[in-house]
Amino acid sequence: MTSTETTESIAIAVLGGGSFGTAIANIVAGNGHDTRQWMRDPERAARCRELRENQYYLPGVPLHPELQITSDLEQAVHGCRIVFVAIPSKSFREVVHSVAPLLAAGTMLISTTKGVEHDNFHLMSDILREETSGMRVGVLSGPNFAKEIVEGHYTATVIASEDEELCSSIQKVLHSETFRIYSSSDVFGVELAGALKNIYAIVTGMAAALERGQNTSSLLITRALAEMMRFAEAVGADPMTFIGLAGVGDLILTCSSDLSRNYRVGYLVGKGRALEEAVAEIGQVAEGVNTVRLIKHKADEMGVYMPLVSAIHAILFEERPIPEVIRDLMSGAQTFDVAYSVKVEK
Ligand SMILES: NC(=O)C1=CN([C@@H]2O[C@H](COP(=O)(O)OP(=O)(O)OC[C@H]3O[C@@H](n4cnc5c(N)ncnc54)[C@H](O)[C@@H]3O)[C@@H](O)[C@H]2O)C=CC1
Ligand SMILES: O=C(CO)COP(=O)(O)O
Repeated sequence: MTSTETTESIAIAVLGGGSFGTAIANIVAGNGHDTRQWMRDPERAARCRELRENQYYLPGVPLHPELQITSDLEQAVHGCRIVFVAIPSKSFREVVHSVAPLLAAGTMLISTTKGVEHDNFHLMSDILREETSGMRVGVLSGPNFAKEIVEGHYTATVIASEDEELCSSIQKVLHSETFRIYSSSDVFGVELAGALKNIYAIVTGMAAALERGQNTSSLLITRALAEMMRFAEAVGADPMTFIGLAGVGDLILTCSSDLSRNYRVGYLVGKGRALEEAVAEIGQVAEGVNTVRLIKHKADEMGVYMPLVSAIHAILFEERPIPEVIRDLMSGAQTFDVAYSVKVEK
């Protein structure tokens, strides 16, 4: 991957040895930056260094020759001005807590994680702010399958931060002939959109397993967007962010492809597998499973009407039979089409 602009080479760390961490690290290294990818397992790190391939998470994709891979956290972040954090939400706080004392003041910390923390409804940027001090914080989110990024498919994403200079730095280090980076100042909206869309990927994956047609997909994706915007408005995010790349862009992508792990979870459950079996079979993070629980709880608490969230929650966690849940959904109150306001559909 070649950068389309000349930038000075800077030291950048990517925390996370999974598919997205590897994709980001490869792009940044390809743009000529001194890039260190940190993965916690020393054996896996050694194997990636030897083979120049992350065989488990991105098989068949050559790692950039200059990409350094280490399991030593201090070595990874030493002298870095930018640190991307690509760690699943379940372990995000633990990793940020460990790295915090190793960071220089003013380091740009960028979350790429599309999830919500267990129990307390914190998003990843909240955790970055809580676990560190004196850092600059941003989030990266958009329609971005790791596999397609590394294969060089034309892709766009969003860097969100109130810090304009941070956005511009991240645009420079990631931009390439095939990767465009848009900016936003709505951190909450961009981050919330990335977390919410995973829920609906489970729903559409399940619809695919039940051999539902394109009409059904379109129905689900469109009403999912209405639900996401309604929830956004209720919790104080800007619903307009949801019609951008990080919202409807990522929703369409993840709800339309079995490259999505969340979609595959829904597909396997739709084919009759138990949820735990489906998650284990995929073997990579499917953030939507946890996010469904948290959003259902929050929506109930706040009185936000989210019929698709309630339906998928009933199937995954309340042992309600799928046909019964679908029947309830289809016979629910028929309301306005173009409306996301809480007041209209409640
Ligand atoms: N894979 C994709 O296409 C995209 C993923 N994302 C987001 O990126 C985040 C990370 O996802 P992936 O890289 O895809 O996940 P993954 O499942 O491919 O890899 C997760 C990585 O995190 C590591 N990990 C887990 N717990 C850890 C801990 N306690 N300490 C250190 N490392 C730990 C695992 O060993 C693994 O290397 C997720 O929130 C996902 O939603 C965002 C955009 C695209
Ligand atoms: O967020 C993604 C693409 O933008 C990846 O989706 P999954 O986590 O469902 O694979």
